[in-house]
Amino acid sequence: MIQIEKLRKVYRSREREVTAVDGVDLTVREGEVFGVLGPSGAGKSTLLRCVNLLDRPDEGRIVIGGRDMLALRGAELRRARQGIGMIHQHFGLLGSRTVAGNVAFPLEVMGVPRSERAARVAELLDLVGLTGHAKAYPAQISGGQKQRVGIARALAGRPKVLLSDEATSALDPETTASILELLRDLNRRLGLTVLLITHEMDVVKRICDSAAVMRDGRFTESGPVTELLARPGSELARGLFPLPAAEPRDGTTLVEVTFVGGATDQPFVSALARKYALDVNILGGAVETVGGERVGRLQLELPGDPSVNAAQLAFLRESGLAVEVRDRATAPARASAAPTTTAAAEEDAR
Ligand SMILES: Nc1ncnc2c1ncn2[C@@H]1O[C@H](COP(=O)(O)OP(=O)(O)OP(=O)(O)O)[C@@H](O)[C@H]1O
Repeated sequence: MIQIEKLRKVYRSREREVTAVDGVDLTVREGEVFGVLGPSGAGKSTLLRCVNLLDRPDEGRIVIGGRDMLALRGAELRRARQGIGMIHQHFGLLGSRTVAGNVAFPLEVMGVPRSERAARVAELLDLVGLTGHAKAYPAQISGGQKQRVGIARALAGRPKVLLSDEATSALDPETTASILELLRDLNRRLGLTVLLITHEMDVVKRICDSAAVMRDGRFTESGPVTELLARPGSELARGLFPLPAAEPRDGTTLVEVTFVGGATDQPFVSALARKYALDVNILGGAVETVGGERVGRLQLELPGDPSVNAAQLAFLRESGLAVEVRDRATAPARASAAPTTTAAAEEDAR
C-alpha cells in the first residue's frame, strides 16, 4: 500500500545541515498497522511529513496505492492527499467549532454539499463512539475524546491510509489503551492501512503488525513484529522484554530464548531438563500478547559451557525457539547463523 524507497530529507540552514531522513526503505502492506519507533530527533516526524507531502524529500520515491506521489501536482496531488488521513499528538482541533463542526470542516473543504454533511458527520461520530457529544466544544471534552474527534476528522475523506503522529503521547495510559483499541478496530473494520510513529514500546506491542526502529534518520531493524522479536540482537525484543544484563558464570551457558505463537504451548524448559537430565535455572523472563500472539523471552542458565551444550541448544531451536547464547562481551552472540523461529517460518509461508 505504501512503498518508500531510499527516502532522504536534509534540512539546510545557514549554520548547519541536518539529514533528518537518511535513505529509508519502507513497505507497509495494505490493511496492516506499521509502527516506526524511535527516540526524539530520530527523524520520525520528518518521515511522516514526507509521506503526506507536507515536506518534500530531497531524494527517493513514495508510492501510495500505486500512485507515485512525488510526480503529482495541483488538483491531482490534493485528491491523492485526501486519501491520506492524519492524526496528531495535540489533536489540532478548532476551539471555536463544536465537535460536529470540527468533523464537518474537511467535508466543507472537499466541497461536500451541506445536505450530505450532517449525515456523514453523524456517521463519523458514531464510528469513533462520540454520538451525543456533537454539540460540545473541544474545551468541554477529555483528551481521549479530543483524539476521537481528531480521528473522525481524519476519516472524513474516506482515506485508505491513516498516518498517526504520536497520537497517544499526550494521553494517560488508560485513555491510550482505548484510543489504540479504536485504531485497531478501525483498521480491521475499514481495512485502513495505518502508519504510526511513536516513542512508546507499548504502542508497538499493542497494535502493530510490523514495525521499524529508527535512529539518526535510518531504520536499524524493520519487519513483522513477531519476526523482529525472534530475531537475535533485536533492539525491539530487548525493549519489549528486558532481561537481566547478566554475564555467564564460569562453567555455565547463559541463553536467551524467544518464543512466538505455538511454541508457547510447549513446556520446553521441563522437556529440556528431562531429556538431558539438567538443572535449568530460569534467571528472568516475560510473556506478553503481541499482535494477538503469545510472545515471550526467557533467560536460562544451563550447566556446562556452550561447547558442551550444542545438543541442548539444538533441541531448543528444534522446538521452534529463537536462541541466543550470551557470551562474556556485552553484545549477545548469535547462537546460529539461521535460527529457526515460528515467526520466520510463518513469514516464509506467506
Ligand atoms: N523544519 C526543520 N528545520 C530544521 N531541522 C529540522 C526541522 N524539522 C526537523 N529537523 C531536525 O531533523 C531531525 C529529525 O527531527 P524529527 O522531528 O523528524 O525527529 P522525531 O524522531 O520526530 O523527533 P520528535 O519525536 O522529538 O519529534 C532533528 O535533528 C531535528 O532537529
